[in-house]
Amino acid sequence: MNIAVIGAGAVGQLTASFLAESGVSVTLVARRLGQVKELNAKNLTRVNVDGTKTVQKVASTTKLEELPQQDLIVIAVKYVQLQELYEQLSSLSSTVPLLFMQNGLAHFEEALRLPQKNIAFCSVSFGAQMIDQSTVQHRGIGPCKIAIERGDSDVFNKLLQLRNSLYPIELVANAEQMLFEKAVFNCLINPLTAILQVKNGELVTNKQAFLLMQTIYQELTDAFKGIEQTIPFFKVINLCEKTASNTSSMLADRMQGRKSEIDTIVGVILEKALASGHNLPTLRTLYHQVLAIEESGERR
Ligand SMILES: NC(=O)C1=CN([C@@H]2O[C@H](COP(=O)(O)OP(=O)(O)OC[C@H]3O[C@@H](n4cnc5c(N)ncnc54)[C@H](OP(=O)(O)O)[C@@H]3O)[C@@H](O)[C@H]2O)C=CC1
Ligand SMILES: CC(C)(CO)C(=O)C(=O)O
Repeated sequence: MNIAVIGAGAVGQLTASFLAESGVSVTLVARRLGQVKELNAKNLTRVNVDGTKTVQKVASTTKLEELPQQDLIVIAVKYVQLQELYEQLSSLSSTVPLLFMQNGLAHFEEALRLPQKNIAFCSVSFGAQMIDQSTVQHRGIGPCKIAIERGDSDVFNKLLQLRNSLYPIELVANAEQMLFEKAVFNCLINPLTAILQVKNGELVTNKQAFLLMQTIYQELTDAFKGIEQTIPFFKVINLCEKTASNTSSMLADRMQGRKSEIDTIVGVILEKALASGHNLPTLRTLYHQVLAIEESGERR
């Protein structure tokens, strides 16, 4: 099977590494020639959760359009970076299946405007952090849930067969619901970690951070009736603990002075809550704090 992974960042490298380990012929599509050279020269190293290292040979290129037809294209760039990719994706064959790996909800409708017949979304609950251009650290094992929104399930069933206990893959039924539920987890973890500049685990061990997380949970469960059934608070604690040493993707954005995914994660959830008259004051405050940090241009 040939799979191209667009975006050689934390999630792209981790996914590429596990796919290559399962025998898939993987091409990582990066946008910087320097990174492609480094990946080709050094191969791709994964630092596992137990500290061991796994090195995989993957191909790397900047030229997506020059690749032969792939069995699957995985899109592992951030939401903000998707905007400049859509045009390129729309010029690819309409028969190539696409799998979107972004957190948040805003890309759902956008991706479905693409001409491809087979489109799926993914929600991942592992931790991943880039160490350098060709090394990724796996910081917490968690499921990779895939929901097919359009087209058939052939290629995704093949992915299920590749399952590795360190990178468990499962198929779920409803893409929008899956993305919504993941966005709720991210609302509880990402803005707090980014503002406080703490790793995920500290949201549980720091009493004040924990209190804030509980307050936001209360706001979310008041606004979205019944979500405490699918997302009981202990699952939020579990996710923080499993990814305790991870720098959340939003904190990673802050550390690198990049625009975060605050709008596609928190912004969309705030809008949905407001539609039923819920203002979520604590979460809204965090939303504006993250935007204020970005506007201040720190570290740029
Ligand atoms: N990291 C984590 O633990 C988790 C992340 N996620 C989600 O996964 C998604 C990806 O996040 P993450 O991997 O952390 O982000 P990263 O910033 O680490 O990776 C994104 C990568 O995409 C590359 N890129 C951007 N535009 C293009 C393009 N046009 N062509 C090729 N490559 C491109 C970037 O390159 P460059 O370096 O040149 O900018 C970067 O290497 C996000 O939606 C995030 O919220 C979900 C769960 C966990
Ligand atoms: C799973 C988690 C919380 C891992 O940090 C994540 O989704 C992120 O960082 O965006």
